[in-house]
Amino acid sequence: MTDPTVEDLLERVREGEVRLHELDDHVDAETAATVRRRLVADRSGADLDVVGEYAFDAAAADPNIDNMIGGVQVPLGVAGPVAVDGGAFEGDRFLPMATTEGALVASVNRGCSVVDAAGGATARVTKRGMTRAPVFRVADVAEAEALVEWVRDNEPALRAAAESTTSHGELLDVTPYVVGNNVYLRFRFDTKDAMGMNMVTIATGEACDTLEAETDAELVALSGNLCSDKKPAAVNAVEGRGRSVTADVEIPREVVEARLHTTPEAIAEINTRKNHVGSAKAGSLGFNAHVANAVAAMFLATGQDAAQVVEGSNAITTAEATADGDLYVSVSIASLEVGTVGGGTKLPTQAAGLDVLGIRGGGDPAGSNADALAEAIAVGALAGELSLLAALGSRHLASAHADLGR
Ligand SMILES: CC(C)(COP(=O)([O-])OP(=O)([O-])OC[C@H]1O[C@@H](n2cnc3c(N)ncnc32)[C@H](O)[C@@H]1OP(=O)([O-])[O-])[C@@H](O)C(=O)NCCC(=O)NCCSC(=O)C[C@@](C)(O)CC(=O)[O-]
Ligand SMILES: NC(=O)C1=CN([C@@H]2O[C@H](COP(=O)(O)OP(=O)(O)OC[C@H]3O[C@@H](n4cnc5c(N)ncnc54)[C@H](OP(=O)(O)O)[C@@H]3O)[C@@H](O)[C@H]2O)C=CC1
Repeated sequence: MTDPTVEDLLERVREGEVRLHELDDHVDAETAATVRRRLVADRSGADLDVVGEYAFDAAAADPNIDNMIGGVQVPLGVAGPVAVDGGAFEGDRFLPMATTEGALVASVNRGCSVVDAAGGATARVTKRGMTRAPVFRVADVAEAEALVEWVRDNEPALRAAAESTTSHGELLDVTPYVVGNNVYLRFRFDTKDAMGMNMVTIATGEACDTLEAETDAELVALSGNLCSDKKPAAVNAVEGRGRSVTADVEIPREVVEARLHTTPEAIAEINTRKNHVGSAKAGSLGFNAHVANAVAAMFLATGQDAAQVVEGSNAITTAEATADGDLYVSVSIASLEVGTVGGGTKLPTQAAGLDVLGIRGGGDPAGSNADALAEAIAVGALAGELSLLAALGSRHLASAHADLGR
C-alpha cells in the first residue's frame, strides 16, 4: 500500500526540494527512514524490506545514527555461564556475543567450561583513563618548552575548565609531547561508567579555550592523533586507554587433557612460538591469537563503539606449564574502551546484552559497571585464547571451522 506522505516526500527529495538528511524535520523518524529506504532501494535496485524490519524506536536512535534507513541484525549467542572473581564483576554469568563467525561462540563456550571446571577466572581493571590529545602550533622549541611549563603550573585551571562541562568526568593528568613546533597534550580523564569519548572531547575543548586565552599557542586540531582513537598505536598498548584489564586462570592438567585434548606444555609452546615470536616478527601490537574476536562480539552485543575494537586488540596472552604440571593462562588488554551508559548502550537489544551481564547503566560506585564490563570481556577473551590455542595444539582449527562455520 502506498502512503501519500511517503510518496509526496519521495517526490520532493527527487526534485531537490528536501535533502535526504532533512527528512526528519518534516516527518517522524520512522517515516523519514522509510522514505530514505525507498529512495535507496529505487536507485540501487536492492530489496531493502528486511532492512526495514528493525526492533528499536527510530526516534530513540537519533543520537546513534544519521540518514537512517533501517537496521542490520547480527545473530546473538551466549558463552558460559562462567564463574568470575573480579574487582567489579562477580558471579556466574553468561557472556553475550554477537557475531557472524561460526565456531567463535562454540570456542569461547568451550573455554568458559574449562575455566569453570578450574574454579573460575580472576579479573581486575588495573588502570583507567580515557584520553584526548589536541595538537597546538607554537613558534619554536623554546615556546614549546614554555607551553609545557605553563601546562605543568596551570593544571588546576585546566582541570576546572574541563570539569565544568561534566558532572561525572574527572581530569586525571595532562601529558605533554613536543615534536618541533608541535605540542601535543594528552588529557586523561576518569569517565566513570561512560566510554567517554564525547565527554572528554567536550571537556578537553573547554580546557583548550582556557589555554589559548592564556598562552601564545594556537590549537590546530582538538584531536592530534596522540589520543589515539580508532587507529593501531603503541601509545595505547604501553600507556593504556579506557580500561587496562587482566584476566587469568590456572587449569589442572587433567582438565586440559580431557576437555582441550592437549597438554599444558603444548599450549605454552604454541603461545610462545605463535603469539610472542610470530607476533614480534609480524610487527604486531597484539601478542595474542584472537582477542579481537571476543572484544568485537561483546562490543556488538552491548552497544560499544565497534571501531574501538582496534584498541581492544592490544593484548598480550601468556601461558606456562606450572611446576605442578598444570596450565597458567592470562590475557592483559591494555586499552579496552567500554561504557555501560551513553553511546549505543541505550538501544534496546544492546541494553538487553548489558542486562545479561547484570551491569546496565550507572554503577554504584560510579565506574564500577564499566569496570565490570571490561572484566567480563577480558574473561571472554581468555576463554577464546585457551580454546583456540588448544585447537591448534590438537590440530582441530580447520576441522572445527569446516564443521561449524560453513
Ligand atoms: C569448535 C570446538 C569448540 C570443538 O571442540 P571439541 O572439544 O571437539 O568439542 P566438544 O563437542 O567435545 O565440546 C566441548 C565443549 O565445547 C563447547 N561447544 C562445542 N560445540 C559447541 C556449539 N556448537 N555451540 C556452543 N558450544 C559448543 C561446549 O562448551 C562443549 O562442552 P559441553 O557443553 O558439551 O560439555 C573447538 O574445536 C574449538 O574451539 N576450535 C577453535 C575455534 C576457534 O577458536 N575459532 C576462533 C576463530 S578463528 C579466527 O577468527 C582467528 C584466527 C584463527 O585467524 C587467528 C589466528 O591467526 O590465530
Ligand atoms: N566526540 C568524539 O570525538 C567521539 C565520539 N564517539 C562516540 O561517543 C559516544 C560515547 O561517548 P560518551 O561520552 O561515553 O557518551 P555520551 O556522549 O552518550 O555521554 C555520556 C554521558 O552520560 C552521563 N552519565 C550519566 N551517568 C553516568 C555515569 N555513571 N558515568 C559516567 N557518565 C554518566 C555523563 O554526563 P555528564 O558528563 O554531564 O556527567 C556522560 O557525559 C559513542 O557514541 C561514540 O561512538 C566516539 C569516538 C570519538
